[in-house]
Amino acid sequence: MDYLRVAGGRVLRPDGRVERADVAVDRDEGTIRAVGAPDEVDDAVGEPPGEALDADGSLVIPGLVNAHTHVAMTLLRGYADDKPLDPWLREDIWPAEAELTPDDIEAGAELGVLEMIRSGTTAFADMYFAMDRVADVVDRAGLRARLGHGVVTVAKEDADARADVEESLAVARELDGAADGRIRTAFMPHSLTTVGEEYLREGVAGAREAGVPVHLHANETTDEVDPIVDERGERPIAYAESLDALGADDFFAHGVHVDDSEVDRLAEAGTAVVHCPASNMKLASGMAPVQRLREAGVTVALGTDGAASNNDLDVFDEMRDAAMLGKLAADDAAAVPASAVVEMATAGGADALGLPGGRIEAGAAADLAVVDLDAPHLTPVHDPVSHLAYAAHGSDVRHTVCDGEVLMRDREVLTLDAAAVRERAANAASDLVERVESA
Ligand SMILES: N[C@@H](CCSC[C@H]1O[C@@H](n2cnc3c(=O)[nH]cnc32)[C@H](O)[C@@H]1O)C(=O)O
Ligand SMILES: [Zn+2]
Repeated sequence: MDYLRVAGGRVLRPDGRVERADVAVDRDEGTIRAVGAPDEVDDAVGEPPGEALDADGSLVIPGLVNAHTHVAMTLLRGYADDKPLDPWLREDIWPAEAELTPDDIEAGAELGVLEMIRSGTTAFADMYFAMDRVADVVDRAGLRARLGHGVVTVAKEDADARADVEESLAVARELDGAADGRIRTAFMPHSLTTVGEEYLREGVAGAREAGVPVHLHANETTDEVDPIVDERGERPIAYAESLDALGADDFFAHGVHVDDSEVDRLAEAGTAVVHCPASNMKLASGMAPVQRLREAGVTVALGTDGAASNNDLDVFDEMRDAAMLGKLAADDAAAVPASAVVEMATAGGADALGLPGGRIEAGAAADLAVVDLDAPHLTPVHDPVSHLAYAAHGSDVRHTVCDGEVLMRDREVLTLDAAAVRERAANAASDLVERVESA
């Protein structure tokens, strides 16, 4: 067996305990072979490692999961801020996206993936376009992803709208299982208001036929909920259910304005919610009832959303924001504790996306991050889980491993040329803005 040993650290186990342990990773299988005291791991493996990662003074955690983003939007980071969702999309973001080329999307995806590997994220869900380019980046960079082509049909001719739905289904069929199975796909209509009913019906039926889940933005703002209630006399989650889009493998971004009946419906259906606290605060969309969703038994994951509404892809920030906002929303300092946000960013994310990972235990996918605790802002260590939620940053990650491969070692990303990626993305972004201004 070709094996990698993560040695000398403290390990966050699935039950939330943190224990001094080594981790043996089977690189051929991409799975965790053994977790335990060094001599236990020696006994379990019976041979010396091919490679070791030093985790001394560090915390070994499951690779973080960014369960909702638009990764190539890194090119629009800081391009348009301080506006609510609808005018932000219509006045700034969509006109800029109209000028994006596949090469731009590849450059933006490389930048976003670089940022995610550096901050300990090993899996993400992406809704965008030119997804073959995003898949190529994921393949080269070594992480896992659930990818889908985002469909918008408002203001489109019928033929164009149909073609957009078809494109999303074709992408879902063709890319599923790519990158040695690290890439899975979904049908991704943008939202229940930006895609017309007949296109939603057609697309969801196609998704069921293809056996891929549905991912969309749901109940993000009141501006999005109200027209559905006015026109249909039912709440968005009931509408989604009537479209057959409320399945156990489906996952919805945001879920900010969900009422009690919708929370119950989500829980019964097993549809996961991806909470995006930074985006919800920045666009002033509202406060998701995260405590209530979790109490009802809904799988809750965390997402950064795109870098234009965050403005970074650091899931550590998202954990902190989720805990803070969750307390404010529940008017209860005990709501959404550190352990909850850590679970949401790891196992919750993997479960929502239906991807392996999220747990450090024998047999699980070898997706992990090693967080350096040797820093002033992480001293003293009363409770490492508290630090993950409240004090650590993505830049505290030393090593990142996905599917048994080391993607970053001692803060150096091995699968991408960081300087070249940054330069390419910066150039693509400035050329893009020039095109938008002269369009
Ligand atoms: N095929 C579509 C692309 C949709 S991709 C998904 C879209 O979601 C947009 N987006 C980013 N963040 C958010 C958000 O928070 N809520 C809703 N949409 C968002 C993003 O800018 C992108 O246009 C088209 O041709 O326009
Ligand atoms: Zn989004």
